Amino acid sequence: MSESAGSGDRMRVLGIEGTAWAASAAVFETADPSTHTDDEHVFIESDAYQPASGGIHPREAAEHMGEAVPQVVETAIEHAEERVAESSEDPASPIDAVAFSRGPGLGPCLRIVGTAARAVAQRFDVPLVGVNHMVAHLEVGRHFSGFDDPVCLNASGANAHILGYRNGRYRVLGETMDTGVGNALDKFTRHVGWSHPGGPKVERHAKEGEYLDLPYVVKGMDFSFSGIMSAAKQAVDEGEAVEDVCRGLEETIFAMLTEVSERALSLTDGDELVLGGGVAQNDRLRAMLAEMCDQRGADFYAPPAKFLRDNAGMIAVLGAKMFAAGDTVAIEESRVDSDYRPDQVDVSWRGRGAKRPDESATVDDRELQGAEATVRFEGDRVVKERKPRSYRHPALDERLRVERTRQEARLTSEARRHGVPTPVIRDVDPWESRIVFQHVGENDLREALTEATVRDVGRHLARIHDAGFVHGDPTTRNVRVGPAEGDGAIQTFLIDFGLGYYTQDEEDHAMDLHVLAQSLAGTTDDAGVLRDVAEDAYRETSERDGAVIDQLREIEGRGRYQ
Ligand SMILES: C[C@@H](O)[C@H](NC(=O)OP(=O)(O)OC[C@H]1O[C@@H](n2cnc3c(N)ncnc32)[C@H](O)[C@@H]1O)C(=O)O
Ligand SMILES: Nc1ncnc2c1ncn2[C@@H]1O[C@H](COP(=O)(O)OP(=O)(O)OP(=O)(O)O)[C@@H](O)[C@H]1O
Ligand SMILES: [Fe+2]
Repeated sequence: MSESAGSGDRMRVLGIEGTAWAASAAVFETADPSTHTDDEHVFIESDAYQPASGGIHPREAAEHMGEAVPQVVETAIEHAEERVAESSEDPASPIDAVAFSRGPGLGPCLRIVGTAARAVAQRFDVPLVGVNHMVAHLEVGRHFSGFDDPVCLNASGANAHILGYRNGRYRVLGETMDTGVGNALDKFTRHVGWSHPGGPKVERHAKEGEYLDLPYVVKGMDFSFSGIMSAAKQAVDEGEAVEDVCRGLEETIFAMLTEVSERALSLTDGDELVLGGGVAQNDRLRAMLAEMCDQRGADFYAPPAKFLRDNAGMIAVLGAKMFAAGDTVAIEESRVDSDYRPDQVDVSWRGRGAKRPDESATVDDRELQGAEATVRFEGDRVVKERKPRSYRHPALDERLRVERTRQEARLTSEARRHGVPTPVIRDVDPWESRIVFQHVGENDLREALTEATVRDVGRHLARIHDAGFVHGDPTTRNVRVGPAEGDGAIQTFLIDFGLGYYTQDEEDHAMDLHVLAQSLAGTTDDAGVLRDVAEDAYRETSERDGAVIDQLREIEGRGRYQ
């Protein structure tokens, strides 16, 4: 077995993909897998499964993989052999390692990929590398962009999530609460009677359509598609033009993804965004993200289409990085994992991650750019304005800004009536999306994280939940900490109720606690202890603690959230 990473100067890694619909093999050849260079070389051979009717049938997909994977693999190996023949090298093997998609994906398809990969590794006596397909969707963008530490949005068929990297792991900052984004579009097009895949058809028809209002659901940095999908189907059934529904779907769903990306950039103080996944082939999605990044002074990168949809090129690129880091897997331990989550991967090929300056995107001392709004400090007053977001359709933009401003003013005052410290509201103008608040606290919670302050937050959330509403976005930046007027005792204030709403549903209440926990995990390494403190305080205060905490465990147990 080859000892060092690569024979001669250049390393050649074979990649194999086949998680669902794309039987694909690739060769990635490079002198240095850690950075993108002009003389690296990628060859991809793919054979797509196209269902005769309906969506992807797992058994048919596996039959396709059984035939197509060996063929694309042979083509890629021949290509590697030609590359060797054209060079002056004389390696023992045309490839130095075999990287394969280990998951997530359809079990029967993954098993075929795993079997093929093991066979090739044994045939050439080279190491095997087990790659997480979702991380590959994002690492390929990081590779080509040269970004050091981007926030990563994955918009693929079966998934939708926003990831950030910290301390050796990709962390899930936010994700879909139900289906993947491509699957949502595909289900809609199936309802309309169009063939799979539906995403490209939605894009084509949207170009002919007028914007139509549809439900928009963002909770913290999580989002949901079930409401909008039912509404879209119903709209078509009730006679709305399908082009208009497609346009409404694109404008609404992609605005949701863009908003959570902006929130993630803001929360992590990031200034780079990469996009991956099959839905990223959509021009409107890329344009919205590019515009949002441009406006906040962040850099945006999406790879070319052949690296966005499922392909083995991305598996080979990440496989090469892992191989160079010595991150290989023994054949007997190389079983596939259909639920392999991106946050389970021990990242061997990156350092600790950038240590970010712990400050917000400050325009100047007296103005601050939040995730959603611009906040101006004027003496003891704070003027918060939701400025138009030009990436959004103007009708959707106005609706969101007016609704959230009204709701924020209302819930901020209502929380105070229930004994939760919040800033006093001095003035509201929904049509200008402007609220003037009393200035409260000295720091955001993220700079004042102690057991005492986190305990307060647990109590405050219990109080507002008992009063019948949720905060909607209780992150460490939406809590202020500082001495109270009068006795000067430290108080914690909840601010930014713009995503709050009235609900008695335990799931919604539990989501507040979940958003808090996720935000703690994104802010500090001691998140576990602090989360427990918040939960205990919640339990002591709440009238319905049992049901809510049970629901929280249920949410966490769904596996996506760890
Ligand atoms: C686990 C793995 O098997 C899965 N792969 C996957 O979903 O294939 P991917 O190639 O990343 O994405 C396919 C999806 O991408 C959508 N799609 C393709 N072109 C599109 C377009 N122009 N606009 C919107 N959606 C598009 C398709 O409708 C389909 O739902 C995943 O990454 O989640
Ligand atoms: N009343 C206030 N008193 C003191 N500081 C405030 C007040 N309101 C807002 N801030 C500061 O401004 C920042 C941004 O405000 P806010 O969270 O309301 O805006 P946003 O754009 O909705 O931000 P995000 O969506 O990132 O939470 C807060 O994190 C806080 O530091
Ligand atoms: Fe994919």
